[in-house]
Amino acid sequence: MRRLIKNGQCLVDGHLQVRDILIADDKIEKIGEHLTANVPVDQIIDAQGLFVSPGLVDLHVHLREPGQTDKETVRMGSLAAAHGGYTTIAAMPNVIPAPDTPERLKNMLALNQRDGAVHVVQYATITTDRGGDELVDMAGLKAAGAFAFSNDGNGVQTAGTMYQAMKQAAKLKLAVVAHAEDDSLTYGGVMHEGDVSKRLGLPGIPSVSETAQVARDVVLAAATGVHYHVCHVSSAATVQVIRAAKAAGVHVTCEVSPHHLLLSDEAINRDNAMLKMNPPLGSEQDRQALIAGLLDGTIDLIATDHAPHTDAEKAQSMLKAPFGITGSETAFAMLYTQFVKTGVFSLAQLINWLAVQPAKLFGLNAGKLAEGKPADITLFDLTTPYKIKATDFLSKGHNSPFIGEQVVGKTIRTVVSGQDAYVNKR
Ligand SMILES: NC(=O)N[C@@H](CC(=O)O)C(=O)O
Ligand SMILES: [Zn+2]
Repeated sequence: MRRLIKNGQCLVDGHLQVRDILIADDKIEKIGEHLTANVPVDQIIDAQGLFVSPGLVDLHVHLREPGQTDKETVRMGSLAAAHGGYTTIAAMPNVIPAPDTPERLKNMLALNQRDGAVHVVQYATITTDRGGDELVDMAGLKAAGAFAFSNDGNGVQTAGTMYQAMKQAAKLKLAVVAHAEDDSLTYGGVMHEGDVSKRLGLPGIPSVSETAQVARDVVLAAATGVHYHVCHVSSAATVQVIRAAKAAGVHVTCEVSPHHLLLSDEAINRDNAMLKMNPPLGSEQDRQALIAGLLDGTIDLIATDHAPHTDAEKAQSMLKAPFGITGSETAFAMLYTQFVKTGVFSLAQLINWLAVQPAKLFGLNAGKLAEGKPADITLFDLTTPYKIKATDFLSKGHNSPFIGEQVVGKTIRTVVSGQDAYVNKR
């Protein structure tokens, strides 16, 4: 099967230039100007006026299967990713049962393979059932196909457990991917502790709950030599700890989520669970530090933390609703509109953080448009405005604070291994 994507705008040395891309089966065969295939093509895709991007790579999604299919499924979560322009996603292990044994992991890999509309790689847990201090069989899980180790949803509470996990993971050359949260510093809070939480009378989460654990972990990472990756960094102080650790030569990388870049706690003007996530939205000063951290290279990449929940759960008060918002279907358009259109980021920087870096830092064969590479390609319309609507989401979750936003950056087509995973029917 040969397909030719004609006249699209590709990033070449950081600038948009017209290129044609010839796909043969699941690979990119050729990229060039005015390509005319010397063998017949099965389909010509007109990409005139569209941005042709490497398929985006999301290192942090929650697919909820097995165990919570009322919130999301592998099928719908991966279709949502395709709708957002993602062609590779990494699924977090806070499912029921958690992938904490090689057998459970293998079952999940089979499910991801069967139902995934995009490439789905799978995190295994660090400890049994993502809690306590009993380490999983890391070697067995690596052999079974684990992408990396994470207890996401919870921090690893004991330094000794994290230290042993890092030693093992370093030997196996797999990353430890940390949700950093010290439970003794969260005080049952539901939003960032600061002026806004005080004004609203809602219990606050001090941001030291994140920073203290990252500070502990960079010391352990230095001692073990592991690749330590910090999930959803949310505070200025955490950025500073990571900046210092990088300067000291520690193998630490980190991600920031779109919502922490786009919103601060000042957006919370009432009890609204659509703005409840973990870690919580920080202060405006935190938000500015996250943007600066990306721009100076302290923060390596952007990952959505797509965390679907049911409408009923998120209709509750912030005191009761679960933490988490969806992100796969809004990330590119929101970030493009808020940061690239306004000149804060260049398009090349945004694609670097959404595709190139996540693939590169985790050794995925993705994130790049080049001859011989997998045909994982996304076509975006960067000019036609549209409104984000819950009825357009393919995710089972509608818990997005960005519903109603007027944006540009609509996904027109997402190609995974040469096949359409999403096509906009405009
Ligand atoms: N981020 C969230 O608020 N929630 C995530 C867990 C997580 O990523 O920590 C979830 O699974 O719902
Ligand atoms: Zn998390």
